[in-house]
Amino acid sequence: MARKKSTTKKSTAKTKKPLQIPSFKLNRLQQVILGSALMVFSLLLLFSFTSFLFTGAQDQSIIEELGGRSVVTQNWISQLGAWLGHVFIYKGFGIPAFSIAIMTFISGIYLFASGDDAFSLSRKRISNLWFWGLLLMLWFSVTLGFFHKSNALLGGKVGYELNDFLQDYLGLIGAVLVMVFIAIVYLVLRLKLTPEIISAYFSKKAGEVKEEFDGIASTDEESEWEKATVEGSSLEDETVTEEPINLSGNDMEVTVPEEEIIPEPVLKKTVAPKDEDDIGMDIEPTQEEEEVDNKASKLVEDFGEFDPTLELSNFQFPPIDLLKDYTKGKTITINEEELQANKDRIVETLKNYKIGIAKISATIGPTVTLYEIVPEAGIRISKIKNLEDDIALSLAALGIRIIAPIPGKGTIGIEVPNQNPSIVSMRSVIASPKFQNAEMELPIAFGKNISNETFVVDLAKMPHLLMAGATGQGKSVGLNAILTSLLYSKHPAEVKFVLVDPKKVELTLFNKIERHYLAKLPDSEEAIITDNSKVINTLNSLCIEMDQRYDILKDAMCRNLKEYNAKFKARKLNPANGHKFLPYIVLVVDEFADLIMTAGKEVETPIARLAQLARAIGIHLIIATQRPSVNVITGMIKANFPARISFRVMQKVDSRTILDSGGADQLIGRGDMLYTAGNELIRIQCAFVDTPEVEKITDFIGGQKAYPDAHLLPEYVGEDGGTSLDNNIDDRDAKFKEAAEIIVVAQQGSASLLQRKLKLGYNRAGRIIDQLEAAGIVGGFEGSKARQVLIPDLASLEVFLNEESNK
Ligand SMILES: Nc1ncnc2c1ncn2[C@@H]1O[C@H](COP(=O)(O)OP(=O)(O)OP(=O)(O)O)[C@@H](O)[C@H]1O
Repeated sequence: MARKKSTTKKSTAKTKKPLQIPSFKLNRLQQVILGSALMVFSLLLLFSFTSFLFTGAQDQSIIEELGGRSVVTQNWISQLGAWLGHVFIYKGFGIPAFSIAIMTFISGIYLFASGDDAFSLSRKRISNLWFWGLLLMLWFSVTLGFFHKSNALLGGKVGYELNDFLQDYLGLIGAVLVMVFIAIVYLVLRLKLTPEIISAYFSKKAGEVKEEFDGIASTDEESEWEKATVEGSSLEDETVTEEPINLSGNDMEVTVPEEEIIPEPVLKKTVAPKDEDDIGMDIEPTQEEEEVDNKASKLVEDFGEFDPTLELSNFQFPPIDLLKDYTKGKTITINEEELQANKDRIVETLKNYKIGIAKISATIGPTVTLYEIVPEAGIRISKIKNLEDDIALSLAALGIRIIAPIPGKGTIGIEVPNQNPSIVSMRSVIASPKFQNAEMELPIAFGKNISNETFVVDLAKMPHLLMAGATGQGKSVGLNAILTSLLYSKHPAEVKFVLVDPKKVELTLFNKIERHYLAKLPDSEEAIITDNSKVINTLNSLCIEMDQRYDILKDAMCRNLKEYNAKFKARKLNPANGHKFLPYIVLVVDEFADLIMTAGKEVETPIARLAQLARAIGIHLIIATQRPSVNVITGMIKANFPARISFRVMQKVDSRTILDSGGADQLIGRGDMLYTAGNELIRIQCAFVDTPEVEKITDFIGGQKAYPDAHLLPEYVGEDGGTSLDNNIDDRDAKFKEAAEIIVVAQQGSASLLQRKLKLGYNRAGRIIDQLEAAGIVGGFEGSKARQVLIPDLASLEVFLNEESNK
C-alpha cells in the first residue's frame, strides 16, 4: 500500500512539470503559410546540402567572398546553397545535418495539414521532433567524428571538435564507450527499450512462427464458426453458443512458472465434526459466476469484444464542413472605447450610491462582458444586490445582470451586453478539443460561456433537461444544437431519439434519419410524433421499455446502463437469455405546454415516472416550453428536472418558475441563456446552427445505409383499445402451460425466471407473463417487485386450466 502511494506521488510530481511549449497561436491561414514556407525552405536545404557534397570543395575558395553579386558558385542553389552547406555541413554537423532539412519538412507538413484544433497537438509533436532529432543529429555527428581523417565532411566541424574533446580526456576507448552509453540512454528513454521488451519481441516472433505451423493443422470447423459469428452481425442474430468451446488441435507441452500454477479447485469440502455431539457440514462452493467469466474471456479472446456498431460498420459521422463558420475565423473583437465607457459608467453609478470600488476587471464573452468588481472594504454585498434595478437603470442597457457575489469569489459581477455580439457557430464548439475529447456518455456542446470557453455537459449525468424561453429567443436552435452534438458524437447503435413535435415544423428534418437514429411505436407510420394522443401512447411505451430494462439490468446484476452495456460488450451476458446491447434513448418534447394543456395528467404522470426512474437505464428527457408557468411546469415535473435552461423570458416570475431565481428576464435573446444544474447559474451563448445546416447533416446521414426500420419501442395498447391482456385461449403462447407451471412452483411471477427456465427471449417471456395475468394466474405489475402468484400449487393450476377450457 505504502509502495503504491509513493508511486502516485512520483507520477503527480512528474505531471506537474510538463514540457514548456511557447504559447503562441496561429490562425489557420498563418499555419498554412508558415507550413508551406517551411516545406519550401527544407527543399532549399536539401538541394544545397546535396549539391554541397559534390561542389563544396570547389566553392571553398570563394566562401569568404560570398555576398557580392559577381561571385560565381558551383552549388545548385548558388551563393545561398554554398553558404548553407558551408555553415551546416562543413562548419556544423556534417552529413547528419541533412536531418535538419528533413525535420523542417516534417514540421511544415504538420502545420500545413493540421486543422485549427490539431494545432496544439502539432506544436507538441513539432517540439518533440526537434528535441529528439537534434540530439540524434549531435550524436551521429560526434560519432562520425571518429572517422574525421578519412572524410572531414562526415561529422562536420562540430562533430570533430566534440569528438576530439572527448578523446583528449578519455582516450579513444573511453570516447567510444561514452558514445555507446549515450546511445543506450537514448534507446531506453525514447523507445522505452528494455532487455525484457527485446526478449519478449523475439519470443513473440518465435511464437508467431509456431502459430503459423499450428494454424495449418487446426480444424476448418473452428474458423467456419468464427466467421459465421462475425458475419452474422445483426443484433438479433448475434447469439452466443451455450456449448463450451472445444479447442481441438495439437497436443502441447505447457510449462507454467511455479507461482502461476493454479491449485485444483476444491469442489467438495467437508467440515469435520468438532466432537461426537457436533455434526459435520458439507460445503459446496458455487462456481457459476467464475465459469461465466472464464467463458466470457474466452469468447472475447476469440472474437474480440462485442461491437454494437457492427451492423452499420461503414457508418460515417457527418464531417465538420457541413456546419457553417459564422465568424469566418474572426475572434471576438474588443472595442476598447466601449469597455472604457462601460467601466466609467459603472464606477460613476456605484459612486452615486456611495459604493467605492477597490478594483475592477473585465472578461469579454461572445455576447456580454463581465465586469468583476472588488468593492472597497466595509461595503456590504447585500447593499449592491438591493440596488440592482437602480444600477441597471443608470447603466441604461438592456440585459444587465448583477451577480452579487460571484459564487466562489468575493467579487461582484456586472454583465453588460456587447454592442456587437458575435455568433457562436456550432462548428466551433463541435470542433473544440473540449467536445472532441469529452469522455462523456452523451456529450452536449451548448455554446460558449462568459470566458469564451466551450461549454460541454453530459446529458447522461443531468439526467433530464427542462428548457424554457419566450418565443423567438432561441429554443429551437438550442434543441437543434443538442441533437447536432449527439449526431456528431454517437453512432446510430448507441443512441435513439424519440421526437415529439406538436408544432409540426421544428423537428421534421430529422425524419430523414428515421432508420438510423429514431425510435417509434411499432404501429406508427411517422417516427416524429405530432399528434398529442399518440404522445400518451409513446410515453407509456417508454415506461414499459423502462420496466423491461430494469428487469434486464436486474437479471444481469448491473446498476446502470453503462455497466450493463460494458458487461454485454465483454460477452458476459448471453443473448439467448434476452440480453442485447441497449442504446440510450433521448426523448425530446418541443412544446410541452401544449401537451399539458390538452392531455394534463395523462402526460404528466408518465413523464414524472420516467423522470424519477429512467436515469439509470439510459432514458433521458429534454422538455422545452414557451410558457414556463406553474401549471405547465408543475412541482412534480420541477422536482425531477434538476438541470434547466432558460432563454430570455418576458417576466421575472417566469424566470423564477424555471430557474428558481430571476435573471432570465434580463437576458438579451438570440441564444443568450442561463444554465443551472441545481446550484449556480451559468450564462452561456448558445451555439447557432441554422436549418440548412441541420438539413445537410440529416441528408448526409440519411443517405447512408440504414437499419431496416426505426428502433421499435414496446407496444402499448391504451385502455380503450384491444388490450394485450385479452384472455383468448387460442392466442396463447405454445409454452403457456409450461410457463404457468414454473411460475406456480416457484411462486414468483417474473419474466426473467421464464427466460432462464424456458430459454426464451425477453419479449416472449414478457408476453407470456401478460397472458398469465390476463388468465388470472399472476397479479398485476408491481414495479421492481415480482408479481404475486394467485394459484397456490400445481394441483390447483390443473383444476383451474381444466375449468377454463371447459367454459
Ligand atoms: N444561438 C443563437 N445565436 C444567434 N442567433 C440566434 C441563436 N438562437 C436563435 N437565434 C436567432 O433567433 C431566431 C429565433 O430562434 P428560434 O427559432 O430558435 O426561437 P424559438 O425560441 O424556438 O422560437 P419559437 O418558440 O417561436 O419557435 C433565429 O432564427 C435566429 O435568427
